[in-house]
Amino acid sequence: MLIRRTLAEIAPVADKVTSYFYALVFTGHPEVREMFPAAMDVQRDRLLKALLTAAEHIDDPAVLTPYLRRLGAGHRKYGTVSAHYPAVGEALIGALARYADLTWGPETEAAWVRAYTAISQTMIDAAAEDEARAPAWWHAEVVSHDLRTSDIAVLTVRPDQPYPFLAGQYTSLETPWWPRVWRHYSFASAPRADGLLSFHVKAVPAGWVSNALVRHARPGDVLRLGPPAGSMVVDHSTDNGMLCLGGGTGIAPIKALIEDVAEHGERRPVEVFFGARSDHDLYDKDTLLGLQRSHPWLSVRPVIGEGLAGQLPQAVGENGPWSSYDAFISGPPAMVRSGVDALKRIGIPGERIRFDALEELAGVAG
Ligand SMILES: NC(=O)C1=CN([C@@H]2O[C@H](COP(=O)(O)OP(=O)(O)OC[C@H]3O[C@@H](n4cnc5c(N)ncnc54)[C@H](O)[C@@H]3O)[C@@H](O)[C@H]2O)C=CC1
Repeated sequence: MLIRRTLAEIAPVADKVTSYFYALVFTGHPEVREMFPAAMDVQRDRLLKALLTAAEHIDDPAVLTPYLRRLGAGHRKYGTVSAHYPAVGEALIGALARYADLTWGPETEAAWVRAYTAISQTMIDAAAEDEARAPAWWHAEVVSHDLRTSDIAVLTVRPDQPYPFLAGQYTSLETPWWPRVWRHYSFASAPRADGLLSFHVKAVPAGWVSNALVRHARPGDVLRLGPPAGSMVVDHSTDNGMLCLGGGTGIAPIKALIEDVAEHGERRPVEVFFGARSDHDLYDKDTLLGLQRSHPWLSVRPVIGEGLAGQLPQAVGENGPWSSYDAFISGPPAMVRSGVDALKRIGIPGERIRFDALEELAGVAG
């Protein structure tokens, strides 16, 4: 209750709270500054946002604990150690005390100290457990770079040690050109016998990491990868049909899901809708149509135009019925949001629709 009151009070001045929070962290502990990227644009919102998200769910351990455990393990790649947590806690309390002056008092402060102690302990414990079974990060050498359109590249990398993951998951990735700037990319293939990993990357305006990967990366360059994350994976305990929507490079994890089903020798129907703004953007159409030729249970339908989700009720409605299907959706965040609504409207229950929890991505792996 006290926590919620503080959160409501600071919401309108979140920007100021964020600036002050980082100022406190960096002036109190200058050595921590070098763990953050030189330019703080995206990162700027992440740490505080993740903490506030966690505080908001402090009474809901079923949601909070898995979130914090992923957050704690995901922080190992930044070089975070348990000694850093008190510094962040002091800055959090300092920033809240300054900007939540209406609700702040000894009781509110005590509630925040309790919440932060619980949050940080869960993260520290998860990081320690993760340390026993996985490296903090993997180095991965680029082994091929295939420019499919003027702005989309397919990159294949070789990790320096085995990288276990599930088809449909994503990783966080750092390039040598933007140190400490991490971005998420889905694996474009199911795990392979040769251990190689591939990603589909589109150079978007102001997308520093994506531009570097498309325009500068060459075989021999070495990237860093964080741990795998994401729950958009195939449930092999059922043989439900799968309805998959992939928008733009969001088709990458869908391709991984198809390979996963094929490798399991399953004969469940897999129906893929591949959305793109124009024919030119259907950069992976040939691969998908090739898969369709080899697998009678697979059907791939390109949907061209603005608003894949807008056209879906019609495109999907002409086929179906879908009530016995599991759905998978991946692509631009706005497409995922409207796609989920469209899928619910055609009768697929929310619990059978899988997608990456976009709001949480900022905190999951950084
Ligand atoms: N696991 C995931 O969810 C993954 C997500 N992505 C994301 O996918 C995006 C791909 O970008 P691009 O290839 O440039 O896609 P894009 O902007 O070319 O759009 C792809 C498709 O989504 C539709 N679309 C776009 N905005 C929409 C909206 N507001 N409402 C409904 N439909 C919409 C387009 O009509 C098109 O069919 C990136 O944001 C990337 O981060 C990429 C890989 C995996």
